[in-house]
Amino acid sequence: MEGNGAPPPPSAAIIEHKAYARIGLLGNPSDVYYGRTISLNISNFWASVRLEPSSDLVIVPHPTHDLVKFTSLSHLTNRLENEGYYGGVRLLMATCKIFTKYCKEQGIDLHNNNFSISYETNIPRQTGLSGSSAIVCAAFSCLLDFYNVRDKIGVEIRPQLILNAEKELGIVAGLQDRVAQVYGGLVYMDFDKEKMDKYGHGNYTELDTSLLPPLYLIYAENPSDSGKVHSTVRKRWLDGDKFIISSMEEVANLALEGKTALLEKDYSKLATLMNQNFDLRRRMFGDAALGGLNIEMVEVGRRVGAATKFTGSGGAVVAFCPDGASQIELLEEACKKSGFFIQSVKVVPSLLNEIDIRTLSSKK
Ligand SMILES: Nc1ncnc2c1ncn2[C@@H]1O[C@H](COP(=O)(O)OP(=O)(O)O)[C@@H](O)[C@H]1O
Ligand SMILES: O=C(O)[C@H]1O[C@H](OP(=O)(O)O)[C@H](O)[C@@H](O)[C@@H]1O
Ligand SMILES: [Mg+2]
Repeated sequence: MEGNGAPPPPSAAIIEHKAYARIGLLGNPSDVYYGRTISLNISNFWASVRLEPSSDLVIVPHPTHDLVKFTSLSHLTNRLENEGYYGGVRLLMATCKIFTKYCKEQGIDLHNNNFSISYETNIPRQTGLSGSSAIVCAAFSCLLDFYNVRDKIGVEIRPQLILNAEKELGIVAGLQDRVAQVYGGLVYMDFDKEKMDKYGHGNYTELDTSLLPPLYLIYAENPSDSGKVHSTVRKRWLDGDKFIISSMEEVANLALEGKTALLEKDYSKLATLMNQNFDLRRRMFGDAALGGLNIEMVEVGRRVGAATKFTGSGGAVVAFCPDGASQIELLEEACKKSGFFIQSVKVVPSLLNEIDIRTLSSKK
């Protein structure tokens, strides 16, 4: 096992990986409940992780995201109130632990050299753009290359391991973020329980990104803890709450219908499905859990006729303007007036390299 494992990489070079923000286009949050989603990876924002060989194993705190030095008590208190207690250090630590544990279980040898690992991110913090899993995903990629085991840990299982790192920290989250970030591009995901139990992963189908119409991202600086947002609904689902269970199934079906709509380029159908997706979320979670500002971001778009829904658990909204240029202009103006940021979505192409592709179960 460790100690007499594979040799370190010959160059012992610095390794750097990026993972991009993701948008849940349809079906989220049913990924947390054996449902289905369509998600895309976007290059508007990303996290990057850097791994450097070193004598000790060092998890480097980020100078601003893991702040421990303050100008005053009120600075400290404001910071905690706005951004919570945690930064990325715990994510890096959990990633290392989950990676090591999995390799041990699978009999994958790891060499004994140490490293320093640090991160950077420009993903607006805790805005439902998967900032947390981007850090984990990029760190995981660095570990795959540092230990030279990319060919031994299949692409399909990686999202689950990345999720396990957050589960380890008690963060309630689902697989859609991690699948989008591992695969890149646009992915249709089916988290059918039977398959999940049998194979340890869902069924992931890459879709042509050119099927997407122009999309817009609306967001605000308003961090919310996705784990907290999810916990009540999760508990109700586990307790067998019929309303939550059937609504979640309806949400999952939106992704199934959305796949056909995209393949047929039926964008008015896509708009209807996006709106239904948010309306179902609102009924399940309730306005208090979703937050007034988040709901207003959805409403701003709807007032100009755009289809709108959350990209994740709250903080950012994906918008589609079925009427084109004039409507986009109205949307931009309305966002500006309300103090929301708006950007046009840039889709990341597929991120799988040749080694990754060879690990897919369909290629074996
Ligand atoms: N930008 C960030 N910088 C540092 N740590 C972060 C950042 N975003 C999230 N985290 C860490 O991940 C945890 C979960 O964040 P989460 O609410 O899932 O955010 P997101 O919606 O961006 O994924 C946070 O409590 C924090 O520990
Ligand atoms: O509620 C959602 O749509 C998503 O919430 C989490 O993502 P986040 O970016 O942290 O808001 C969760 O990890 C996803 O699986 C959910 O679909
Ligand atoms: Mg998250």
